[in-house]
Amino acid sequence: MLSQLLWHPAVVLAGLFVVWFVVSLLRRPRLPNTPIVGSRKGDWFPLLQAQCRNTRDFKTALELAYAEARLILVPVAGEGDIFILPLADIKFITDQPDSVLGFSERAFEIFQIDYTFPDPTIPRVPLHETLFRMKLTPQIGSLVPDLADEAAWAFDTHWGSATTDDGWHEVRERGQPRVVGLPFCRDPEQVNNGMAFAIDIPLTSTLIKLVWKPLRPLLAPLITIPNRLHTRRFRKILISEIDRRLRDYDKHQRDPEDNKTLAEAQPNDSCSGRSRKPKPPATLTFIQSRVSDEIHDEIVSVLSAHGGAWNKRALGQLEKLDSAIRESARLSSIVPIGLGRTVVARDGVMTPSGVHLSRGTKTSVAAYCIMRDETAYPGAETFTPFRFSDQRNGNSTQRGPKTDDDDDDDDDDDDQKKADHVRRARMALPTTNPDFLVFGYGRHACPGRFFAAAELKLILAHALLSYEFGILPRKPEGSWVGITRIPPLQATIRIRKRVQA
Ligand code: HEM
Repeated sequence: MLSQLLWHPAVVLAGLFVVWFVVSLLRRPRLPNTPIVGSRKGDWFPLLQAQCRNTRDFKTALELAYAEARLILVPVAGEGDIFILPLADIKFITDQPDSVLGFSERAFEIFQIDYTFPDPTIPRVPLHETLFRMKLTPQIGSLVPDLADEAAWAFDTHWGSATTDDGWHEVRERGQPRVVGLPFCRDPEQVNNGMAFAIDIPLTSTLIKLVWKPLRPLLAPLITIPNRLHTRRFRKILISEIDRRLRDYDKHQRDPEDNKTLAEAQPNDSCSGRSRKPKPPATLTFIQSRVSDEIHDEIVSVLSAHGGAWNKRALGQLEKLDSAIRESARLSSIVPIGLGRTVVARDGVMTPSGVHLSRGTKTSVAAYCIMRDETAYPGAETFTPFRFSDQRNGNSTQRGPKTDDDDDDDDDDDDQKKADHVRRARMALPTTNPDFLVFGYGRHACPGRFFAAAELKLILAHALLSYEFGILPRKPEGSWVGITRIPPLQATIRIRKRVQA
């Protein structure tokens, strides 16, 4: 009788629940005694109630955390207990080795990679990171003509009749993955599958994080059905091309004189490790409210100085465009917290303010607030497109102004030149610093940022050269969902074909 009762499904489930509860309590990082954003005096369950409040209004939670200027706990549904470190501790975070503050451990948690990636072993081996750093970035120069070509094609295709007649048109921004080279990058099925997978990851990882942990292994495979479908379809199209290239490559190995075969087997794209048709992540928000003749004139003058064709040097000279994109990213970055890490050191780690964080603790910084701090960015809430180009050229009273030392001594001239060079580089779009966290900072700063910067400039240069943008009465607002800022996806922009002077 007793054994029958013990094996009753309800008793077994209850037993499993107790075991899970005890194990998770034991495994949960011990929380240091820090203030909790969102908890109120008299709360019965401070962490839980704070979690509900912070999830409903994460922007306010983050602002409160930042204002404290010290280590503070911000519990959020789905994300757990996040410790926000103050701006002053950024160097401490980036100085820690991966064996103390783990980058990939946190990335796996944020994107639930074990479930959302059909093959999680791929992101576990950090090959892609080396590939972007060592292969992609040094080749940006040779990719520029193809990227420019692809940007033009993408606009002509997706903005349809706006590219042929002279009237005003309402269009939606679009981003299209261009990763596999021609003709695949223009295959609508390939493009749709690639885009769908990029959306699957944040969407399904958010859903999975809302599922009670012990049930995840059961429910995640159902939630991620779209991920697997899109990858399978993408892979099917790609495999045939890879097979063909491998065959051609083998043929060339057997007959090294046959250079034509090699060129065909190794076109300039990512299948060959030489990316050709990459993703143009369109972000056109700033030009819809600020159609800038100044940027247009800069583009025209730089392009004509380079004989009408884009190259890496020409892109480097688009200082105003570069500045406007950097400023737009500063204000509109979709990731409000940055430098996400997990404490992985067995004995935990001691923060500069003397708080001990035990193994498993999640840390971040309030990137949204840092990039809106008046100390670094006077008039921080206002979109100031030439904020960074003015600083580059010493026309600004902001941080990093040009020195007025006009000494004509040779050494001083050299020093001045070096200082000028450093100051200019510090203001360029892909440059990271503790005040500009769009691409992260330190050893894990985004290795794709130089490529992304070149691509964005080519896209926007083409857009501004080819179209006029109607001014909207006000900037379309995005929204906050938990810790993510969602851009105004349904917003449209008014465009008309530019009449060439
Ligand atoms: C506007 C576009 C992009 C933005 C805003 C962006 C932003 C970021 C951020 C914030 C991080 C984390 C850095 C940290 O925590 O310190 C990151 C990491 C990373 N990004 Fe990007 N990224 C962009 C484009 C790209 C592109 C085009 C690629 C590849 C071609 C890429 C590849 C990576 C990789 C591999 C990492 C992980 C680096 C590591 O493991 O150390 N990103 N990115």
